[in-house]
Amino acid sequence: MDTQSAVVLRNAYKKYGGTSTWVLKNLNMTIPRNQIYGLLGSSGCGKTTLLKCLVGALDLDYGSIELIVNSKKKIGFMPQETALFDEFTIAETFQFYASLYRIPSEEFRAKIKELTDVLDLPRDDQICSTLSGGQVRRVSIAVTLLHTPSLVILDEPTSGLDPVLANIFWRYLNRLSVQGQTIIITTHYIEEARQANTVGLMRQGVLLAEDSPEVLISRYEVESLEDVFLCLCNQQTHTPAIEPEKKVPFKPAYKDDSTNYSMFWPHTKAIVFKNWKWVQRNWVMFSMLSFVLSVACVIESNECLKYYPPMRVGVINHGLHGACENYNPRAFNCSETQTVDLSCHFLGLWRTEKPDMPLLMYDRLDEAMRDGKSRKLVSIFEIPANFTAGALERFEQGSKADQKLLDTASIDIRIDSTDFMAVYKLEQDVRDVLELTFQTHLKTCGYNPSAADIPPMIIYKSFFNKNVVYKPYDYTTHVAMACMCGITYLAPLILMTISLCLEKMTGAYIRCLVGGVKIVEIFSGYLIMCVLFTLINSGLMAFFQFVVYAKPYGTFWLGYLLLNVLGFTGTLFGFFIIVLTNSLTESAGIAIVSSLAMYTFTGFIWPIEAAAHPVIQTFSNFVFPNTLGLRAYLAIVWKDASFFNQQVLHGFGICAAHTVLYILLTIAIVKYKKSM
Ligand SMILES: Nc1ncnc2c1ncn2[C@@H]1O[C@H](COP(=O)(O)OP(=O)(O)OP(=O)(O)O)[C@@H](O)[C@H]1O
Repeated sequence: MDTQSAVVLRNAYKKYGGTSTWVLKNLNMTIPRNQIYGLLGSSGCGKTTLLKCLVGALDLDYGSIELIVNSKKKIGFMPQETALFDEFTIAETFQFYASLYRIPSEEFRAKIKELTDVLDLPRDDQICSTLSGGQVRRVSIAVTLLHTPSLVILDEPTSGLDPVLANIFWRYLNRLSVQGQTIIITTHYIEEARQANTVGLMRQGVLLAEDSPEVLISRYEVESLEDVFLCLCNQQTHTPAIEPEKKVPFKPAYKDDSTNYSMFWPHTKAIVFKNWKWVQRNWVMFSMLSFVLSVACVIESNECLKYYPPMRVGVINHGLHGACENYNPRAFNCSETQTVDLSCHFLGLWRTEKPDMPLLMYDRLDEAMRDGKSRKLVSIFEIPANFTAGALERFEQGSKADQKLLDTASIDIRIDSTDFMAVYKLEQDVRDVLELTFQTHLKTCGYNPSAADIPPMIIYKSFFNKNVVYKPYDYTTHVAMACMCGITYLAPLILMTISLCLEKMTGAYIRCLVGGVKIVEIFSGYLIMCVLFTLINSGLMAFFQFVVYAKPYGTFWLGYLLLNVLGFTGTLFGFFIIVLTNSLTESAGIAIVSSLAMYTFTGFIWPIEAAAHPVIQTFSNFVFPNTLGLRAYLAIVWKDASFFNQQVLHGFGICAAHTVLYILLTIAIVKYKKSM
């Protein structure tokens, strides 16, 4: 690049991902140093796209860009949109960019004074969302010029400014160019551009002409720049090629920025500060979405569980009729098989191994069923009269045992099948205790205890007929807990999506990127906020659980840790959605659809998950990590530490897999779209 030029663009081609039309078509442009360059053209001709390529917010597909600057920090970019953070006051806005650009405080104060005078800025304690359109534009211009950039790029800065102010502004730009700043400006008011040193006239992605306004006017022998533009449009007979003629591989112009992470912490800190202001100014919505809902969930689930009946099991032992109430299973020896029924041993072991599920002895099945249906019992074990003899003979006969014998040696289990978790847990428990029963018998009698690893002798029946799917009582309990897991996952996701989407739409986000902030720094800023609030959230939930309800179950804290990790995964998912989509509608659509799917598959609508095909259950376990959070939470209710730990560990594993997956997908999409 020669010493007279500030920007040289050659053979530039650009089209947006997913579209087939070239927005920039073999565009060549030379912008002289220390001058004002006015870029003019009809709406949709590609001016904004060109400027975004110059500032590094978009990459060209082909072509080269040479710049007077080697870092984005030396650029001042004003996007067409308002590009301000609505929640900030004007003073906070300036403070934010001063910290991004690390402007010394003396210089900062002097510049603010200068800009306030030139642009007639409003009072600095006004919140940006309350400013008028013209005021927003003036603040936006001030932000662009705050750090005295070498290259100033302004996308329609004067629309919305009154003519007097616009005139003052142009004179100010002239002063800046004389002082050594190069200015590129687009405007729809073509005549206004006569104040520029050079103008470029663009149409359909190509540059039709580039010269000083006076030279162009005299060359075409017309009165105004508008007439020059009309002449050029009439002359443009050549329709640009559909496919690039010269495919020059594009190399990003800001090499210094891509490898430099020295500003990681200052940038991340500025993003955290900005996010904090967002929370502060939207505290009602924020508190409702995170803290209030979480605490409400803890209260609701505890209130429900307070009335949860103990998991009593009814027993009808046809052989012994409750004769072995005081039987001690630890004192079992082989000879007792002759005198003690094995069912007694089974029930004794049950009492010691499963103290949370007390046994109630019944003489008659109809009495037990009445209590079962009125929900006093979770299950009924019906043990046949000759259970011991049948079981022993079954060991003798092994695979030759006939059906009649198998029936004699089986315990009938009637169960409240409306509760998926209850069935699952009870099934496990009965298997465990039966296995233990036979193992102790075989071991003490000198046989191989592994012989007890035979299919369990259980026949399941249901309390209710098949039409009864759930009872509202269980449903409420499960929903309360599912809700708790869901919130920790969804709250950061929703907040992240809303906040980042708004920033993307207003252009504030792109201005940060041009200010040298990296995607990873924006992400870190969000993540820090998310972790902070999930910790506060978990702390509040823990306070209610441990202090108010005083139920510290063993490794319960692991469950809260998992909830935090779920929040982290939710944030990552939110970030991925933002990268993937182009508008708030799309982002909201994906967030809502994924949440609905999540709630359908993960037990929020509990019986649906229970009834789902195992493949769908496995799928939902992986796709929605909070399923596991929910299971872990349920395990607390069942006071089953091993099941709980297993679910929590599984949950951490799934969250880790999600983390890697979202990061990879985000990188892939950023690379594919060549932007965010
Ligand atoms: N994100 C995008 N995805 C797909 N197409 C886009 C995108 N942004 C812009 N375009 C298309 O690229 C073309 C050029 O748009 P651009 O915004 O650069 O025009 P412009 O000259 O700045 O228009 P205006 O003066 O009205 O702001 C338009 O046809 C527009 O529809």
